[in-house]
Amino acid sequence: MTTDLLIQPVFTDIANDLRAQGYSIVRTEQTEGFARDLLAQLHAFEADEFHQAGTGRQQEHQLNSNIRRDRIRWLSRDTDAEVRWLDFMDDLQRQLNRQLLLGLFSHECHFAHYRPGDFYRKHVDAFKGQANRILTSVFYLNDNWQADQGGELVMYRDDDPDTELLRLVPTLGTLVFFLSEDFPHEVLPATSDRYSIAGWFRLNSSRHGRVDPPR
Ligand SMILES: O=C(O)CCC(=O)C(=O)O
Ligand SMILES: [Fe+2]
Repeated sequence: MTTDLLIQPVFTDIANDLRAQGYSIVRTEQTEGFARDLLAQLHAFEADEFHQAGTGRQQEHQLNSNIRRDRIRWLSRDTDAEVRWLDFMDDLQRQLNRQLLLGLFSHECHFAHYRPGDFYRKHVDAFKGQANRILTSVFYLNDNWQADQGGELVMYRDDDPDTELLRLVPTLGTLVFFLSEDFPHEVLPATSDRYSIAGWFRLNSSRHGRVDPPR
């Protein structure tokens, strides 16, 4: 069921945060419910349906285990939990376009599994000028996560990439958004399995008959 007719207060909060500071962190009963369903779905997939993540897109796609170690599976509309999440993000996309005129065209996202010790070194999700990834979302699926388990997302300041801006514990139902070009970030190793969904809202950069698909 689409939530389009119902403008959710959380969408307005996210838009206001993005306008004011370029990032937003939210957690509500609703996002917790989504996270529980998505975690159950993730556990229902077979382990071999996840594959080693790479860096770069399409042809440039390389496995680089010095940079990132997570294993991923792209979301599809194959299960109810995924459909509900993708519909929610579509509704958010419409709302952000209305409120912030971002011109977001599509959203793609993947489950990610970081095993104990896995990490993702400091990086940005899009490079200025060539970016069609505009807005990053990360949604955490870890029930009862304790601060001493590690696995924090560390975000660095957009105006000073060497200075830490914040550390986010990957607790179930926590949802973070940030402008993809602006904020360097990294995933610290954890002592337990760490589950999340990382996603990107993109512009439509298909031009002159050349189709530029996601991923
Ligand atoms: O899982 C996270 O906290 C961030 C993941 C990330 O930076 C990415 O997949 O690009
Ligand atoms: Fe990232």
